[in-house]
Amino acid sequence: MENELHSLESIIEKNLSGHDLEEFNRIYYGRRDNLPLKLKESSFAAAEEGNFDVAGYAFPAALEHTRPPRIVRLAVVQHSLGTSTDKPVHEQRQAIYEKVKRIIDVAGEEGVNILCLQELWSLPYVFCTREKQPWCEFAESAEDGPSIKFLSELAAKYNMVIISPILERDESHGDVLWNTAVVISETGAVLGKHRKNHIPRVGDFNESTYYMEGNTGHPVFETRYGRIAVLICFGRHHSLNWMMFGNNGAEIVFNPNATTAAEGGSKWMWNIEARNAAIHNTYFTAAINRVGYETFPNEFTSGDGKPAHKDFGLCYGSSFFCGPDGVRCPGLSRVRDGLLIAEVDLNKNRQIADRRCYRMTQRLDYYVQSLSKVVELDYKRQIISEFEKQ
Ligand SMILES: NC(=O)NCCC(=O)O
Repeated sequence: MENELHSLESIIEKNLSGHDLEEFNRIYYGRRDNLPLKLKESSFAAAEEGNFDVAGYAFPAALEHTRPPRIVRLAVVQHSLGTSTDKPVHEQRQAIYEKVKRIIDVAGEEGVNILCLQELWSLPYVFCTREKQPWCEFAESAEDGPSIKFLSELAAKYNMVIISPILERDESHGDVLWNTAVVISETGAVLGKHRKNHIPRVGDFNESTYYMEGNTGHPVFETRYGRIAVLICFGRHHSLNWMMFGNNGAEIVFNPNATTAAEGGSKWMWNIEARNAAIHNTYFTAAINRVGYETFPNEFTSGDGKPAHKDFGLCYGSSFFCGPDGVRCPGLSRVRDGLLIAEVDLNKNRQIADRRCYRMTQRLDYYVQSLSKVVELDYKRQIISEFEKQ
């Protein structure tokens, strides 16, 4: 990892200052000042001891006459594995829990209201291998599996809604597996779950060997702190997927990922997709990525001509928040564990919707008509050509 770039932000900090830095911030992030939050000294001390980064930024809104501000503290966590993948399943899981607990404790002390973990946080990204044993043993109940029990306690302790993206085993329906995000309310009770809508079939992202596309639609969870949704990883390439969570009233969409810079991954798309979605749908988004290298005991291939290998490549972290106006904060590191906090005023969503009118000017009825034709077997594309009669 020594040769890996720490973050895009580290290049900027090293090379820009004063007016140039302000101009960069204004043009790239959307504002001159990133509005860093003043976090507690104890948080930085805990982060140093736990070997992770901690940062926070504010996303304020204008004061309104008729509604009080709706200030909510959000957080995302990116973390590497706790130990090597040749250890017994329960040992690997326990090592991850220990890492994550340290990070959530800091979030709790900072008064975070809603926290989201990375995709499949409680296990290695085993899906590249296509092996079933022992990896399927990481699967667990979305009601009372070990990860849910572990997080429920922390949720209740800190009055924090926690989103837990896990490998689910559905014991009521033939023990099948799903890629699922469980929403745990601040009471510690499970509020509900959402199963990943779009499953990757590219590069080493061999998830389709394990589970199918989800069957839970586009649920929005009404929590004490705001209406939230979870759009899991690969579904971020599908703009209608983002749109449906907005149609169902999401104020914040969390997007937990496991992605690398390799074929099928997303390095150059990363900074765009969750940001674009925030703009199109006038809501807050949080992009969260796994971080670190993950290697496996046996070599694997993925039918892409690459030599057999044991490593999945670098999951490059870089988690970030974006507001409904497209203004984003600096991201976390590409190589280190981290906790990123955003203090947002949810009133911003309606203020931007009123100003920009993207919701009002969308033509859903028009697209519904067109799309209903597109899916017909005898559909003829609307191409006007001087060469060929349609
Ligand atoms: N986990 C997952 O869906 N990864 C897909 C890779 C990507 O599209 O970023």
